[in-house]
Amino acid sequence: MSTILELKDLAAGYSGGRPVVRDLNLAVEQGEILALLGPNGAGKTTMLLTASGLLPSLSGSIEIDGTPVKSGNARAAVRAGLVLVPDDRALFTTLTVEENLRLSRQRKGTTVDKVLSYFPALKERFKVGAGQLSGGEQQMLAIGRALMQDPKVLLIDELSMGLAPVIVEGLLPVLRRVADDTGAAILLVEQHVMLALDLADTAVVVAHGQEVLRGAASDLARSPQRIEQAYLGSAPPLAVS
Ligand SMILES: Nc1ncnc2c1ncn2[C@@H]1O[C@H](COP(=O)(O)OP(=O)(O)OP(=O)(O)O)[C@@H](O)[C@H]1O
Repeated sequence: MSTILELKDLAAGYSGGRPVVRDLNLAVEQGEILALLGPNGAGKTTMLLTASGLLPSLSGSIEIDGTPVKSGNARAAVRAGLVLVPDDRALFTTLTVEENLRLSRQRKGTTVDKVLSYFPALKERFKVGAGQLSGGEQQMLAIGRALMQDPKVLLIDELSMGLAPVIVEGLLPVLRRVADDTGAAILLVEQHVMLALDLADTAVVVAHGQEVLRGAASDLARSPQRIEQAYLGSAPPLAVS
């Protein structure tokens, strides 16, 4: 397995303010799903924006599939194979499902049919405007649009935002199929901790912009009290293996 996304000593924040992410080191392998967890305001979205070049880093480095990517250069990140699904899903709400999918750049082989095989529910909604879809269908479409770009790295911010847990439970296994089929490295920010741990290979908890806990997701799922402590910022910054 090779490392597809590597963040080294990353510090990030907003102009004029103090860093909101500090000393962050993350490596995500081909086909790996890493859950990035942490309380509100911990810096998870800031980290995704920085990794995807939408926000310049304050220091540290970003590598995508071995290629160093200049901080703050979203085009370079996309060229290197990184695709972000933002928490607002960024759909063209006046266009149909089909148009949303076809408008997404297609570089090597992901076809609309392949996307529909991951999300068969979109077949029946193919000619419907994205703005008329349910929240779950919109999330399927947002992920589908990302897949049309053949991502090497897929960053997903708050997949479950506004969705009932039962819908989230249906969506998460698709990410495992995508990681297995395509080898994409997936970095998932998710508030449903146990659902995320159930899916992910590895999990990292951040609090106050710094890593406070890291381990195999299956191990952390058996230690909910450690997760709880980490959310409160009181866990020692030790790896759990
Ligand atoms: N555009 C911005 N300008 C200045 N500060 C910001 C901006 N966006 C976020 N922040 C601050 O950065 C910190 C981290 O926010 P961030 O959204 O990255 O956290 P998060 O872990 O994703 O939280 P949530 O789960 O609530 O989305 C917070 O203190 C927040 O107020």
